Amino acid sequence: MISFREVTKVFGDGPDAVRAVDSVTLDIGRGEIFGVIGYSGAGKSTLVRLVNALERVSSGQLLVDGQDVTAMGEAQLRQLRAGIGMIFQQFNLMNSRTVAGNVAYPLKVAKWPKQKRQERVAELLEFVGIADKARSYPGQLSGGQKQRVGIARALATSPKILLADEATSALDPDTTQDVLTLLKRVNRELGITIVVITHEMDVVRSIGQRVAVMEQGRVVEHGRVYDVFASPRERATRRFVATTLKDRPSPEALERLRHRHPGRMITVGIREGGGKANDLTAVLRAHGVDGTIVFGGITEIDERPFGSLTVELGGDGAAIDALIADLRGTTDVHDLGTAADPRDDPSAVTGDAPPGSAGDDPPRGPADPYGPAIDAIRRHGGPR
Ligand SMILES: Nc1ncnc2c1ncn2[C@@H]1O[C@H](COP(=O)(O)OP(=O)(O)OP(=O)(O)O)[C@@H](O)[C@H]1O
Repeated sequence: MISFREVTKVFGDGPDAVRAVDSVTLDIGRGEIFGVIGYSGAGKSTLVRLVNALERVSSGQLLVDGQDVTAMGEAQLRQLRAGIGMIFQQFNLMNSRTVAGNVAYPLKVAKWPKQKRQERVAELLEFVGIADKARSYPGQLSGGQKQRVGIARALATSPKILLADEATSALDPDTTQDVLTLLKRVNRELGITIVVITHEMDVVRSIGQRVAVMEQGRVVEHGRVYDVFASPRERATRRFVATTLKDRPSPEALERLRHRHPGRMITVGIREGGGKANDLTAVLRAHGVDGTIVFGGITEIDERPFGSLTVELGGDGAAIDALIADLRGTTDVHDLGTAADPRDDPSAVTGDAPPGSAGDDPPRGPADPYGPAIDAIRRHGGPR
């Protein structure tokens, strides 16, 4: 449905030029929900604004529904935009119009006759679950209700694509889930391709089928959400994953755990098809090793199990080694050592990354493997 081919967008020129989108090549399939995640300034908004030509591509090629946007004139662009709905973080509703008036507005612009307009508005408000608010004004609505109006308005002219730019960032967690559930219905029941921009991995986890991670204008990693969670390649991605799952102890939490649990600790990944790890009790029993779960979390991503458990092991050293070797045959296992002989989890991350810091950090030494990340967070204060 959307195809970026080496797309670059530069703002300004000379030494002040900003490459907001830098050589992006990406395909977004028809009928999918695609997440674009990145910290503030990564270029996410610019990337989606290229899709409905609110910004024009500087170089490269952009195809939307098979049509070359880069070659379109004004008349064609107007037609393109009519087929693409957009919702925003701040809802962008007209406060002087009622809910019905807001939803009817794009239909009025498209010169629909009054009777048809009223029917369509009633149908849309019913679909988004706020039929009873038709005569209310935006000022009388909660954030979640306002975003439902935004969604109804975006759907009014039956677009093929819906662009959601931080659409849940101003909402509390429960309302966020309600709006994401509604977006899933929009996708499933109306077959609309949805591009969700966010700086929250939780949003991607809840909604996305595929995700692209952006950093400094570039797509640094993309793939199925489950795969990106299961084996994030880039440091920025690992940080995003860590912020949502919180299943692995941070270095500080690990320090506290070691005081409470001085024995050998391991962190075991729980994955779909993770074999023995998914029946940890049986493996422990088979090796004659005791296990106490001291940290962890298992959730579902894309309806598949995902997470990890940190376990303190007790028993014979050789039996413990054999158990670890056995588990390593089917999943990833991090040996955290004991309180007396500690080993760090090389893939653990602390907190969130500032924009542009991934990859810039010096190699992590054994003494303070998380130092650079912590310094960077202190310097920049993490995401907005
Ligand atoms: N109209 C513009 N003129 C000049 N620079 C711009 C313009 N729009 C965006 N930029 C710059 O392009 C870069 C990417 O911005 P963009 O808004 O796309 O990032 P983002 O990932 O969406 O961040 P945020 O979530 O904060 O909006 C930033 O450095 C920004 O300052």
